[in-house]
Parts: sequence; C-alpha cells; structure tokens
Amino acid sequence: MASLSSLRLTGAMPCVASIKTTSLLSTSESAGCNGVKQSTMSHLTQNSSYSVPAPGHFARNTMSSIPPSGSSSAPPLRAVSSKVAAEASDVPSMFEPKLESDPIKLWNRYVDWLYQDKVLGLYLDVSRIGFTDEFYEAMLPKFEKAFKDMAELEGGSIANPDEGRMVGHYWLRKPELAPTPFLQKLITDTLDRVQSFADDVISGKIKPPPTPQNRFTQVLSVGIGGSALGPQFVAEALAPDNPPLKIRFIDNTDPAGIDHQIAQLGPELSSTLVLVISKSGGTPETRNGLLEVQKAFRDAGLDFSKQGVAITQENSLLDNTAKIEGWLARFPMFDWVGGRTSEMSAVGLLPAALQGIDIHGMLEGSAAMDESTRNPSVKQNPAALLALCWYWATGGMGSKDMVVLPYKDSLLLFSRYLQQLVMESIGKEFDLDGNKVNQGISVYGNKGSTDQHAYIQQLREGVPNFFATFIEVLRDRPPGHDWELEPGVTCGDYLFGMLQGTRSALYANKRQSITLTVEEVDPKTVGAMVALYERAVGFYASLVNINAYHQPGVEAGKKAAAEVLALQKRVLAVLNDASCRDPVEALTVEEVAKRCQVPQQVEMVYKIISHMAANDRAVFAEGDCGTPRSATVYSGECGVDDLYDD
Ligand SMILES: O=P(O)(O)OC[C@H]1O[C@](O)(CO)[C@@H](O)[C@@H]1O
Repeated sequence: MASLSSLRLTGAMPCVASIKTTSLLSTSESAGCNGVKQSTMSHLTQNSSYSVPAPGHFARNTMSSIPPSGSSSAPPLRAVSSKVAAEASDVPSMFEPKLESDPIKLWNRYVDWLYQDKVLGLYLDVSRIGFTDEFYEAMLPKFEKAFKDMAELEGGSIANPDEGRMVGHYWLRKPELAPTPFLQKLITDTLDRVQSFADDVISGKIKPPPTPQNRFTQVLSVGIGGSALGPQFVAEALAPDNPPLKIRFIDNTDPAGIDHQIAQLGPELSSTLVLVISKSGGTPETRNGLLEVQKAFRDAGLDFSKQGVAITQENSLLDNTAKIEGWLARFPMFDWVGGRTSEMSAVGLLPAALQGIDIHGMLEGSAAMDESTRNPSVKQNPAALLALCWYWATGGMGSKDMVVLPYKDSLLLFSRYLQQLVMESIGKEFDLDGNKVNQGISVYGNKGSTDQHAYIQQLREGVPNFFATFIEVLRDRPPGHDWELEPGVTCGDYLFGMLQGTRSALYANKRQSITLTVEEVDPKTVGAMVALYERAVGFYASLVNINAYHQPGVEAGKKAAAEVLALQKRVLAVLNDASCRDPVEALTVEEVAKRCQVPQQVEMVYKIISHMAANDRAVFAEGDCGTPRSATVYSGECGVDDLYDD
C-alpha cells in the first residue's frame, strides 16, 4: 500500500480504483423528541431551597454561593471552564467541597453509611462522598418516584417511550417477572438452548466440518457496542486460563484490526465458531465484520454456514441472512432488551458459556443484586446509594466525571463496559418533558495501581473535575497460593496498600470517592456488579428525569457516515470519468466538488480524495494531500457506470 508521503513524489502514478457498489445497511431511526421545549438549562434557575433539589442544584455547603447558571449574570455552569471556575472567587465550594476531616467522625460516617450484602459478599462505602444529611433527606421524595418508575418498568410499562418499548433486562434473571407467560417461556427456553448448545460444542457433539482438531477450539465474536462490551468484560474477568474455547473479538470496521484477528486464528479458522451479534441486525460495522470473515472462510475453502451463529432479533436482516444461508444456529435477542443491558441475554451468556464460564452463577448474582436493589430504603439499597452519590457529586447535571478504578487486572474492562452503560443511557439532550438539559456523566478509567503511574497525578493535584469509584477485591489469589515477597507482606498487600493510599491521598486533597468492595471476582460477583450499575443508571435517570433506554444521538453520526460514503461514490465517478479522457484529465479538489454538485462540501471531497490516494484508489498528478488548493487528481480507472446505483 502506498503511503501518503510516497505518493508525494510519484506524480501521475497509475493506480487501480477498486469500486465498491455495496451500500451501508440501512440504520434504524429512533424517533426524535416531539414538541421539544427549548428552555435551555431551565432547571438551573430554580430556587435554591432544599425541598426539591433539581438537577444542577447543589447542597448548601458546597454550592450555595454559585449564582443560578441560567441567570443573565452567569453563564451555564458547564460553560465555565473548570480552571476558570476554580479561580473564580464566587465558586470555590464546588471545586473544593467542604469535607469532613476529623478521623473519628469519618470513621463514624463510614460505619453509619456502609452497605453490606451478606449473600453476595459485597460492600459499598459512600462515606468519602460529602453529601449532607439534609441533602439525603431532601432527595427522598425523588427516590420515591424513582422506585415507583422502576417498579412500573419491571412490571412491563413502556419505559422507553420514544421507541414505544418495554425495558425487560431484569426479567432475564427472574423470568417469572416477565409480564406474559409467553415471554417467560421465551426467556427460559432461550437460556436452556444457550446452555445445551454450549455444552454440545464443548463436548464435541456439535462440531465443524472435519478438521484436524475435530472440534471447535475458538470463538470469534463479531459485534459492537452493547453486542461486544459485556462479552469482552466478562471474558477478561472470568474466562479460565485454559478455556474449552478461546474467544477473540471483531468490534470495529477497521480492516487492519479484522485482518489481525483472522491472522491470529491462522489454521484454526477451520475450527472457529463465529458468533455474529447484533440486536438490530443492521449495524454497518458488524455487517462489514461478517463480510470480511465470510471472505476469509471462502479464501480458505471453508463453508461459513457450518460455523456461523447469529444472535439477533427475529426477522432482522442478520436473522434472515442466517436463515437463508442455513447457519449452524440462531439465538434470539429481544426487542425489550437494550444492547447495553444485554449481558444476561444470549448476547452475553452464549460467549460466556462457550468459555466454560458458569452462566447460572452470573444470573444468580444479578438476580440477588436485583433483589437487594428493590429495597425501598435508600440507605439499604446499593444502587440507590450510587445514584445518590452521582447526583451529589455531579450536581445532578454531570459536572464531574466518574473515574472507575478497579484494583484487579481481571476487571480492567469494567470501566469500558460502564462507559457505554452510563454514557449512552444518561447522556441525553432532552429530558422526558422535552426540556433541553444536555445530561450525562463522563466515565473513564482502567485499573489500579497501574493508573497511579499514569494520570493519578492529575487526579490528586490537577483540575478537580471528577469523583472516583474504587473497586476493591478482597481475595488476592486462590487459597494456598500466596507467599510473602518481603517479611509480612505479599504482592497483594501492595495492591491493597496502593488502593487505600490513593483513596486517602485523594480525599485529603478534597477529591471524593466511592469504594465498592467484593470478596472475589467470580460469576456471582460479576453478575451482581452488572446488575448493580444497571439499576443505578435506571434510578439516576429517574432522578434527572430522562429516558435512559434510547440513544437518539447515535443516529446522527451513522447518518453522516452514510452520506460520506454516498459522496465518495460520486467523487469516484467524477474521477473515473476524468480518467477516461485522452489525455487523462487531472482535476483540482474544487473541480471535483463542483462536478459532484457539492461545491460547499469541498473539504469532505478533499478528505475523501486523501483517503483514496492513501489506499491506491486515487492518484495525485500534481501536488499531494499537503497542498489541497493546487493538487490535481485522477483515479486511474475508467468507465465504471454503476456508481450512482444507490
Ligand atoms: O446490537 P446492534 O444493533 O448491532 O447495536 C450495537 C450498538 O449500537 C448502538 O445502537 C449504538 O449505535 C448501541 O446502542 C448498541 O449496543
């Protein structure tokens, strides 16, 4: 492949324009919000009494001196850069909250607020979030509504009004909760089929066409977003060191990334079970991954249909393709389960079961956590406590980021998983009443203590625009494997020390944190953690009055991408046409844009040409990508007439 720099010197280098006539699969459109009221940030102007803390309203001891952001004298809070705000004399309290520092009072706060789940061996410490008793009391009516909303959701209400859908991920681990016997049976039947299919694959009863191994040895999972992040997190957290089938993921439309995964499989492609996971069955990246994998199978002389499994909604494009092509198996994804809450459906359970992970343990853990998070007492409900802390720490408007720091390598992907769960659920432009609110909480983090040698410096001393969530795992190693690498101290003691030290050091500098402690990382705990955050997101969404279960914003990017590809086809047609002239006509970028009848989109035309040139599908006659005004270009391919097809 020619690089951009090598093309600079090549002049009129001929190149082959490979013309793709396939189009992006149509993307499903989410209904937009109707009757949108443009009362920008109106919630910020509400009075500052304690009775009803609206999003953006902070408790007295932290925010009382902040002028209402919607008032003419003050810009919206988030428009003020945190640095400027920290320097501004009238807003020191938000960035430097008044936190308890007396160690005995802190100990009492720790003990008073500690949540313990004896069944799950899980603890939640919210003592290092500085909310006041007054704030807690004032939030209770809001929580009453959040509990009511949640009960209705679990009862089968249309909790996702924009899309007219029920929200049923809680039924997956307690099928008897589902509103109809039909749905209950669908859930249990699917679970049984998942387990027996995985058992049969592992035992070799279901096998690929004759291979040297004579059984499936690898899983290749093709999916993106909610159809990848849960399975990736669980694989990293729970897969045994020597799983019956090893798993790999294609979760992007990056050709080099796809090639890498296929190359890593090597000859084992013939014993690879390919899971194609897409709720909608029409996501372009997943479609592309499938086409690439199918090509690799063809190139290797293998029959994909004997090794392909679809997990998707009934009658989706993917489902119909799998049906027509006679794939090995198809599993349903339900309309009432969102991608980001699908870990306990076939989406998460089939990949897990194929790796020998105890999926019933995962379901048990999530069901137990669901039970605990139905408790109507906020103090006894860990999901409600999390939502309370998020509201306090971010002012109910996402003014601070959530940094998630598991001190355990196997939980590395938890923050990535939470990133989608929280940000795709909470990050919304409009609330349920159509007010423009631009809600959200940013989530990032990797793992401790590794991150201590990366960005914790800034967390401790830099801009205080975050709150941390530590995840502590009590058991360092399986019993009987530990040893002291120095007198009285194990490797795990260091990890423990790093966590405690960072928590204390952050707090001493007025950086708040939550600590979630689990005894060990096992299927039950992982199921419980997933369920805990699913419920916390649901509660928080009710507190700030938004729909957590749609994602209208994602459509804009998808649509724009489809438009870029449509424009690329026109650019190619114009360049091909110019290449048919004798002598070949080399065009400036502006001329190409004009001939495509989009002179205003010259910048995009230029970017398309640059990308094509880097991939040997356009040739610079003069200049190069670095001289956009004077460069001239042609395709080197003449006479393609089906470019305007779609
Ligand atoms: O499972 P699908 O339909 O391929 O969608 C994948 C992901 O894409 C999104 O719809 C966002 O584009 C996510 O919500 C979803 O998890």
